[in-house]
Amino acid sequence: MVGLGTKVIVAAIAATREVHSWSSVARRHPAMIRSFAPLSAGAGAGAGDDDDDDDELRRQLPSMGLNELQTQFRLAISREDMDAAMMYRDELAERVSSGAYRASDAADEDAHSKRRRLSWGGLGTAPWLIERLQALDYPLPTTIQINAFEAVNAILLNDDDGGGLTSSRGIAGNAGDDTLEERLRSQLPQNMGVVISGSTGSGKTLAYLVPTLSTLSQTLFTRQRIRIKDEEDVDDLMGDLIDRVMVQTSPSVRGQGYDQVVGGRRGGVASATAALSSLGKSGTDIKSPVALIVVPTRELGVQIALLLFELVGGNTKKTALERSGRKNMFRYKGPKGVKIGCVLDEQMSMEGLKLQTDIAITTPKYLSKLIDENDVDPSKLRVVIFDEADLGLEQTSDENLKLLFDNNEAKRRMFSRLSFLVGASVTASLGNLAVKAEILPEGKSFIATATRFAPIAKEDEQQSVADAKLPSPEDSMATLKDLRLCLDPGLRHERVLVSDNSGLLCLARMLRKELREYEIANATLAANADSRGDSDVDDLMKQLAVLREDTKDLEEDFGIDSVFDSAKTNSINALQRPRVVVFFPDEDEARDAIFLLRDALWGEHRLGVLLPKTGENPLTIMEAFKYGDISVLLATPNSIRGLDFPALTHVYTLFLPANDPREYLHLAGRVGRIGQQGSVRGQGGRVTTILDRKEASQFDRLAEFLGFDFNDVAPLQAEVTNESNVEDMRRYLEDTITLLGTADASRDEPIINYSDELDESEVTEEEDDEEGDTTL
Ligand SMILES: Nc1ncnc2c1ncn2[C@@H]1O[C@H](COP(=O)(O)OP(=O)(O)OP(=O)(O)O)[C@@H](O)[C@H]1O
Repeated sequence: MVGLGTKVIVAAIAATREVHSWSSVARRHPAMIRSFAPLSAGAGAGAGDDDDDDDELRRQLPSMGLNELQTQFRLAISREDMDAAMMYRDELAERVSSGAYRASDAADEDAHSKRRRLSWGGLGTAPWLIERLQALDYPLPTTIQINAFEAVNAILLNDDDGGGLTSSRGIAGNAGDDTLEERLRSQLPQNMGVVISGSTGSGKTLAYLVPTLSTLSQTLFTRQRIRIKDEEDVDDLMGDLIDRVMVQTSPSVRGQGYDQVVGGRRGGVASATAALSSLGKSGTDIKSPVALIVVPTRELGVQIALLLFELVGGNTKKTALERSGRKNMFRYKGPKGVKIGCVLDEQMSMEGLKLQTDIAITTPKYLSKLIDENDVDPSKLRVVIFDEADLGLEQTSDENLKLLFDNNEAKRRMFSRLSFLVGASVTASLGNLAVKAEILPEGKSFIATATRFAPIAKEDEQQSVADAKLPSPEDSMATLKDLRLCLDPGLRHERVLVSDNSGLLCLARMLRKELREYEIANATLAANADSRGDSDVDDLMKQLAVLREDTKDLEEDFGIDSVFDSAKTNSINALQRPRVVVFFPDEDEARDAIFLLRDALWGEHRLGVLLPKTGENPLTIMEAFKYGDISVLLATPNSIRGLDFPALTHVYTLFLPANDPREYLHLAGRVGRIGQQGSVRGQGGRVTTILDRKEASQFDRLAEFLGFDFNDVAPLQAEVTNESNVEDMRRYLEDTITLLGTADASRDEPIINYSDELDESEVTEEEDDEEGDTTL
């Protein structure tokens, strides 16, 4: 165990993306290095075992999707496994940003500026937000977050000298110490657009929220300062989570506002005048929101509101313990009293947006009402985001889009407007938007994916770019035709063909087997731990304490304390109980299955339903599932777009999503997400489709269209044998009687519409085959 400390520090440095090399740390901390022996092979394992593990991992790496790689990288850091962390890092470095846009003089870009772009700070994130992200355990940006931020930076560094984006001065690293907002201030008012296109679960939400908050940072401080005059007694009230978001406030502004306004920059004092940026030319008008997020469903809106709420200092944790430490609101240095307003259902719509909302979240359905009633003034919006943009834009009328985006003489905006169109299934159809010139203006728009970012070619250049069969790693331009349906290649797809409506029975057996396997594995793990004793853990904790003391200055230099914290809190070796979502074609079928499945699972899995019209409020169910009170969730695909369930291990579907292949992509995309530990290493998240035999060919077609491989898995046979006891027999008979033939036999075979718009050239597994030289 002596080598563990060394592992910790090296892994921590890996996390800071080689800000300093290992040898330079050794030079600076000779005493510390001496106090730890070289890396050991780990408890109870010989060096040979380690080598085998490494070889096995090396073999698996190429088959892993980007999401899984990033999850495993973070896990390796937190379990102090330096060797694995380095391997994941190198593999990521090969894949990320390989085709990144390079400004014309970027050849001179030095190694230092290349590295800068790989941390929140180097990208230009507002300093208070960097601290907050670390406190919330997002210490490093994911690849799509890097590229989205880079895209915004590249637009802001555009000279606008007629030479277009390719003549810009460089990427973030060349921009000196300017904050994003300062760069914006130095520009004339302009429209800018970024399309963020990446697989489900790749971190697209923060990919737009972080640049948005960084861009609006000083504006939010200014609004806070003005608000202090008519102080509102708002606080970080505990109580019902959802209610709190609707009450829409981050911590109280009382007594802290002015300090926050003038202390807006790390290492310096931003002047009060500076706070009135061109982007933040809100004057004294703090009535209208400055940012608007449009989402297709209420549930997604709430999820985003909760994340935003945390980013601006709010707490969504239930117990005082969870709320303590770095997440504590008193350690939060960002703008206080930021108001997030949601209008996501009839009730909220009747109440309208609360006065002085800063950031509004709504669905297309309530957009025109918000604008008509002056709750949202489009001319005051500096940032507009469409999350799940393909669906959101389909649901928004041209008229409303025009209201939102038109920048005509009468109401010309005095400040820059940044628009984000985000999703795993945004496609070239964006080109048909009536307001494309405002959302994605020529020469000021980028596409950002998990592996690259590039300016969108101007209309007259599009054909030649397309003819050149781009993208390739060297690309400097992109077109909307490059947009793909992004299915994460790390997912493991399975098909189970059943007959005679035995789908539910098959599902119950698979769920029970999964639970049994988990229990056996867990018992084995516990037995092994017992035989070893827990001295390993004690040792680790002692060494971490010593190491932490020794490396205080490193922490300050590199901001690595989050790595230590997660090392302490993450019990990586604990096995995770299976947690699954089961998809049904519609609410009726899901409702019919509730009681049957509940009985069939013998009370061993707790069941919940996320159905708009059935049972408890979907928001309450979502919360219960997130906190692990429920382990099987029944849902329909239309309610699930964009929802993020931590620790999900498996998705089942009892039908083929009819009409639209995008539905399968989103349904499958609930697993294999960054941060989910449920996937088996090298095999990604698991998606099992249980289908009637006669639908087999439909599935073949879908797999071909979306470009994924799958395994056929035989349905499980009865779990009873001659040796089974009477109780098992009884259960078997009960199952067979109750679960057989319950599905709707009259259900039509699905007819999937592979429309022209979604032709096969638009489908891709994440562009993870590109090469590059970026160090992560
Ligand atoms: N920088 C980060 N570090 C660690 N985890 C992250 C980071 N960014 C995002 N995540 C985690 O990754 C998961 C997926 O993020 P998110 O929900 O934003 O994905 P998405 O790309 O929007 O997916 P979808 O297309 O399904 O909406 C979340 O659980 C989130 O907490």
